[in-house]
Amino acid sequence: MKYISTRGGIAPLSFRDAVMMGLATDGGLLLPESIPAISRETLAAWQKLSYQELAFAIISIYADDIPPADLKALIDRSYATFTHPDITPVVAKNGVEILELFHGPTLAFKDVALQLLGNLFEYLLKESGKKLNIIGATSGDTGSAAIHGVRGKENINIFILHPLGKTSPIQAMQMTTVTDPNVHNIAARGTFDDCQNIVKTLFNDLAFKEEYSLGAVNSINWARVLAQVVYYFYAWFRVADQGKKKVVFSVPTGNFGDIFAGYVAKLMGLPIDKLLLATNENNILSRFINDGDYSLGHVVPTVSPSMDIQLASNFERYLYYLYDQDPARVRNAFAELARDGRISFSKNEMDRVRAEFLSLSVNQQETLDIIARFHKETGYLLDPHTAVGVKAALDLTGPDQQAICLATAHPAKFGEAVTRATGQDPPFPPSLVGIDKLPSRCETMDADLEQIKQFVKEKVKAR
Ligand SMILES: Cc1ncc(COP(=O)(O)O)c(C=O)c1O
Ligand SMILES: N[C@@H](CCOP(=O)(O)O)C(=O)O
Repeated sequence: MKYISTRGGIAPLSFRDAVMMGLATDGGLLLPESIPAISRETLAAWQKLSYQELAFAIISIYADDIPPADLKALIDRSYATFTHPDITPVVAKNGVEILELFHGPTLAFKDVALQLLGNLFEYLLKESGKKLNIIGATSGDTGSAAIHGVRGKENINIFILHPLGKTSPIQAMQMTTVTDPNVHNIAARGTFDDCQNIVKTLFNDLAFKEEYSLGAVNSINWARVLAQVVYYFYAWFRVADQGKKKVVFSVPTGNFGDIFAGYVAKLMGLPIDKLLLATNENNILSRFINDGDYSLGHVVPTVSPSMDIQLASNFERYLYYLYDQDPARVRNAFAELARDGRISFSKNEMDRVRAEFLSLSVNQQETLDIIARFHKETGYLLDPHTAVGVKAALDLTGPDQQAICLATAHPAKFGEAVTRATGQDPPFPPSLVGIDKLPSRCETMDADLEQIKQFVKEKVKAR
């Protein structure tokens, strides 16, 4: 399998090189040259596999330059840290199926990919003898999952930028209480988009990227998306044969990474009827799907802070397919966005979008109401991000469809919102008990490219 860029400016790469490159050197995002279609027979054979076996079956198609025994060992090690034997179990509540993605070390769906990516980086670096300096941006969950994926690993430093005061208190503590010498947290005075923009600018500074061996843990890294494709298959197998209904997935969306993984599963032939894209009030993607309006606005803080994102980086990957895999059209679209603050779409393009996606923007009161209603009716606690997806599923799913809602975080990460909605504090999983008593380390800075670059240089030189 070879990897190409959405912007068409690089020679095809192996999986290993794609993982290490992160953001493509032409500023685009990496994608496999082709997405293989899975036959009905293979799908039937995959139905009985354990999570780890299924992960191996899917990932080995795309990571064909990693020896199978090594890949299998990496997968087994990565999911041994999960507290549920099914890794991503599915539970039925109130007519929807909840795909619980929060049984990893930091209680969010990011662990599914970042436990694997941390181990993959370590494996590739051991072989090459090189060092890696990871730079990532987080609105709260990627940061802690990435830090927990690489803490204490040889030959890796990690620098994570989060927007100061804009994550939940638990999310911030999950990052800043990891004080291993290779971990560096930066709280930037700004928004998540400012942080993501700084990270992308550093990656696009090719001299700096080369000299400091930068690595990516955000979903700009193809390995992140790939690992997330697995749970769409896994959940579909658990739900699809229960009845004759068509399966839809409802996905709370910020950076478009998780739902893009669902789109890849659909391209591979998994019978997904529709992908429901659920946003909070930061709704550029809902406006796009419902009104064809992809225009930049301003980020507003919400009770689902991990989705307080304006510019979804993985949207570029989807555009590549919408534009029939023509990199020139992707380049034109981003030139239009930079010039006019919007991308315009034809009626034909919007018809194609709506054949795959439905969307709903869910406001904060609606989010809290769904948490309260679910708790009252079933005793089950939703985190506010999951609640956004559940609301979309309840409103958009037809009688001939079965919704699977991605539960992207544990409610304890967002205790304040859950308590506001239900009047009860969510129970604390063991990994969070006493976290507020731990020593912490974090550097506060302006969201200033040069200041952050200088900080990275100093810390790398000091190790
Ligand atoms: C808890 C949670 N839910 C949903 C999302 C949205 O996922 P994505 O950015 O892949 O669209 C995020 C972060 O991005 C998150 O942390
Ligand atoms: N919500 C995310 C934002 C970064 O998204 P990523 O999937 O590109 O890493 C977070 O929790 O940081």
